[in-house]
Amino acid sequence: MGPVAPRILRPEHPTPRPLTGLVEAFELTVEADLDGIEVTGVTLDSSDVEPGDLFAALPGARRHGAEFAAAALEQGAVAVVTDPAGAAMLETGAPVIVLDDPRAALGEISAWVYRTGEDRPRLFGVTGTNGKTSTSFMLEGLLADLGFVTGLSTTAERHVGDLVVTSKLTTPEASELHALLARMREAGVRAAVLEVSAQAIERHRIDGVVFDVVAFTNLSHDHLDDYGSMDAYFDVKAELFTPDRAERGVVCVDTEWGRRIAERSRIPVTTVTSEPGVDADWHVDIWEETPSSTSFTLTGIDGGAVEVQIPFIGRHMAIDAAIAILMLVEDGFEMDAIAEVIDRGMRPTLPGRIERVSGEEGPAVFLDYGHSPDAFVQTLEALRRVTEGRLVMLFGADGDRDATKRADMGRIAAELADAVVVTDFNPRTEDAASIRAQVLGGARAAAGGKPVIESSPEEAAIREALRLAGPGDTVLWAGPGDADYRDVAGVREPFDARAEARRALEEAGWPTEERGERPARDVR
Ligand SMILES: CC(=O)N[C@H]1[C@@H](OP(=O)(O)OP(=O)(O)OC[C@H]2O[C@@H](n3ccc(=O)[nH]c3=O)[C@H](O)[C@@H]2O)O[C@H](CO)[C@@H](O)[C@@H]1O[C@H](C)C(=O)N[C@@H](C)C(=O)N[C@H](CCC(=O)O)C(=O)O
Ligand SMILES: Nc1ncnc2c1ncn2[C@@H]1O[C@H](COP(=O)(O)OP(=O)(O)OP(=O)(O)O)[C@@H](O)[C@H]1O
Repeated sequence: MGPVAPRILRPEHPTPRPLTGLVEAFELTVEADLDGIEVTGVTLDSSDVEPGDLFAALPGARRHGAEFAAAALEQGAVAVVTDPAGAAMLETGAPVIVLDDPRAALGEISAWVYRTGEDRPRLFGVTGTNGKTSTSFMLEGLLADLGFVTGLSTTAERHVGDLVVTSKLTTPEASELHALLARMREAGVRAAVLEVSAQAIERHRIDGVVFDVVAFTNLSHDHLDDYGSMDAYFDVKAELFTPDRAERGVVCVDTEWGRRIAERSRIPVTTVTSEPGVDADWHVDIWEETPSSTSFTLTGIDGGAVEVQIPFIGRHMAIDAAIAILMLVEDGFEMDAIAEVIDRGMRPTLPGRIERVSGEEGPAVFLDYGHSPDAFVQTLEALRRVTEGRLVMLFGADGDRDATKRADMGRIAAELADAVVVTDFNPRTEDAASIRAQVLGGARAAAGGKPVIESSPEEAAIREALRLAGPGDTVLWAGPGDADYRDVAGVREPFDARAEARRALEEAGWPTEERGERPARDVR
């Protein structure tokens, strides 16, 4: 099997634009003859160059993109945009546009090249530490049920109508985002939902886009390696709620962070909560939780109400669904029209988020993408409420990512589950055993007499977890979700945790639940 390579979607029939037009539009100075040069695309990655591209040679943490400019030109790039340091590294006869901060201009330039300011789909953006993918999939599902050809950009997948590809980053780089929007326009997409990470806001990935409606799910401990403090992390997220970024917003005020977003927002926002004592425009009241669904009423202060059943477990999933519904309301949809499609049954695909892989007999086994302390709390509490027997938690902490959350993840697992198996999860360039030791430290300190077992690799760990579980028990494997790879020593190798869990279940003599393929979609 070869390496795992996510695909980048671009327009299939781009309209060439003269480079002179770009230079005029942005009042740039270029010392080269630009006559006859036409641009059809933009990329910042030399492995993604197509003939006619403008290659953005950007400074990075590891390399300078200018190191790859010669290769990009050889593959057909027609010009380079870079910073002064990059320009000093270049020896080329091709036109070079020099900007002090080319990353900050990339969104606008890409929007110009791909003409994404014109005739674009309705745009919905979802931010927050957890729940972005879940909310985005549920919103896309509702939009499709309302009759729209939809687009989606998440950590898991990008969709253009029926075409589905896997993603590399949660939010694509600006050049890729505008190419995706142009592809959506070609495909007749009328509404698109995009996950917006903090890194995307800060690193100019969503520049050149103004969302019709944005939403904030929550903020909890994650990414402190990038931001240093929760306040700094919050400040980046809050920027999405400004007129340059969006028209209107929906904010979940279950947490203090949400209340602060609502207060600080410079665009009109509507608020929603699942906490009974909290003031908000909309309330979520859960009235039934089963091993396969959650039912709730969403009630507005003006008296409007809708009853909703989602095919997912947990209060967190109910809040994600409520946010998706309210994003439609904020965009002007009538609640009656939304209620009608909800009544027909919400059946969004949601890969790897609290996804059951086991059958009716034997232990229930769920795969979940959660990889932060709050995600663990939400998922374990939800599963506890629908589990008669014991709850076994299998997980690892990812390498080259916020190490300060590892012991906490161990502690939460030991406190909320009955048995814990600590394994590996994308160690990347770190030593896997030392990551496990940090997680085990937190788990063992909180475990009391509960079993805490170390098991590596993941293939052995899921079998270990199943040995601890029987009928009536639940095994939660948190971390990999729907990912089709694992990153070991900086190399992505194919790994499908859902398939591995099914194999382990079958070996143990238990039936599994195959999710139906999605025949209507072109999955690549
Ligand atoms: C911190 C960060 O976001 N880094 C991203 C950034 O890296 P960088 O700017 O430091 O780039 P670099 O590797 O030094 O290379 C410099 C330049 O040379 C180019 N290059 C490099 C090699 C080559 O062969 N050819 C080439 O053209 C690169 O495209 C880049 O423009 O640009 C790269 C190219 O797009 C990204 O792959 C890389 O994401 C890294 C892998 C990453 O893991 N980012 C994470 C932190 C991230 O963004 N996560 C959020 C989601 C978080 C969440 O909510 O969970 C996301 O939106 O995905
Ligand atoms: N509203 C929520 N509050 C807290 N945790 C949640 C919420 N929704 C989902 N989660 C948990 O977070 C995990 C990740 O969910 P999801 O993929 O939807 O979030 P995300 O924000 O897209 O994550 P990432 O940024 O890492 O892609 C879920 O598997 C679940 O464990």
